[in-house]
Parts: sequence; C-alpha cells; structure tokens
Amino acid sequence: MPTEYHFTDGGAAAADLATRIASLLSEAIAARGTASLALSGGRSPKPVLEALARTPLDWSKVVVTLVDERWVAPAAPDSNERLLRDTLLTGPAAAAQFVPMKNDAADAYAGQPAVEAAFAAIPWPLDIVLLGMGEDGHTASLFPAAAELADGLSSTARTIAVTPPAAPHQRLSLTASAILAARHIFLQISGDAKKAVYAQALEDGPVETLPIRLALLQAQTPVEVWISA
Ligand SMILES: O=C1O[C@H](COP(=O)(O)O)[C@@H](O)[C@H](O)[C@H]1O
Repeated sequence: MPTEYHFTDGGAAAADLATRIASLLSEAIAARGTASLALSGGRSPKPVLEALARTPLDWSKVVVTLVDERWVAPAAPDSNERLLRDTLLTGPAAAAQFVPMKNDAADAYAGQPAVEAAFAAIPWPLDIVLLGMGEDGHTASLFPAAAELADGLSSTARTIAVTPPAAPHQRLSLTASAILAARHIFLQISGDAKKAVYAQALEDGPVETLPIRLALLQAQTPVEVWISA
C-alpha cells in the first residue's frame, strides 16, 4: 500500500513534496553522479514545479523528462513541455538537461521510435517519477479503454504512442514497466472527485478500469501519495 501524506493546504503540500523530491535528487547525485526525474503535465504539478525551480541543487547533473506529452507544438498551451519550460526549467533548474517527448514527426506513432531512442540516454531506472491522475483514473497517458492500454501495461519499451478515447491530442506516455522500474514514485491527488477515484483505485480491481492501479496495487516500487484539499 502507498504511504500517504495529507494536507489541508495545496501550497504547503507542493512545498513539502518539492523538498522531498529535491532531497532524493541530491541523494541520487551523491550516489551515482547523476539523477533522473520524470514529471507529469496537466494542472496538478505546477506549484511543485515552481517550488522545485527555486530549490538549490546541482541541476546540471539532473536529467528531466516527462511521464507523458500531448502531440502538440512545444509552445502550445496544452503542451506539457511548455509547462516545464515555464516553471521548472527557469532559474537554477534551467541547468538541467531536458529530454522532450515531442519531436517533429507528423503524429505520435511516427514520433515514438525517436523518443524511445532518446530515452535510452536517460539515467535508468528513473530516480523519480511524479504521477498525476485524471478523474477517469488515467495516469501518465495510460487511459482506460484506449486501444493501446494493453500494450502500455505489458510492453517492455519505455514509451508508447496513445490516442485517448475521450481526451484531446495523441500522446506519448511512459509504459507501466518504465514507471514501475523507477526508484521512487510520487502521486499527487487533490479535490473531492480525485480523492473518491483514488479511494476506489485502492480497492482490488482491474488495472484496465483504473490504470492508476498499476502504481497503487503493486509492491515493487515505493509509492508516496500527496493528498490535499
Ligand atoms: O492529460 C493529463 O492529465 C493528467 C492529470 O492532469 P490534471 O490536470 O488533472 O492534473 C496528468 O497527470 C498528465 O500528465 C496529463 O498529460
């Protein structure tokens, strides 16, 4: 079962989570000379990314990437890369090496092989994966009822191209095996709707219905869940 941390204030949760992530990155750098960090997009991680951006650390030794990306231009409002460039990759953290999940290919399926090749250069396993969760129980871009979900749950590749059944844009996503290979997994949950889905996901049931279960119902990798109002 995951370890839970509860906060009434989202800002306090973000500050605390940023401190925890920075501490693990420092430990990884001390142990192995480098650290790797895969971050979620969407709305949830923004305050954590802003807090991390201000955190002193030898960012030049950190490789940063995403757990998923929408197949849109990097400057588009929906781009997860844009979120990182506008938040984390400013100030001291701009010294980090960023490995994007989006390239110039016409679509996510055509672009996936080059992303997979680029991921071979990331210090592996990932030291830290920061997951989010949608109200449909998706995590990264592993969506319930997606045609590629079975592959995403079973593939030994690090990345997969996905077309979400009910969300915009083709995506690139980490696979379940890439997520679970990480040394530490974090999950952010906020708001009553997501709390209810999270509680349901903790009950035994198929990963296919609530893909976040791939992280919650396993014992391979420690998972810390940061829950706020
Ligand atoms: O589409 C996405 O959704 C999830 C959840 O996003 P949020 O806005 O509800 O926090 C996110 O974890 C994922 O990275 C993103 O691409």
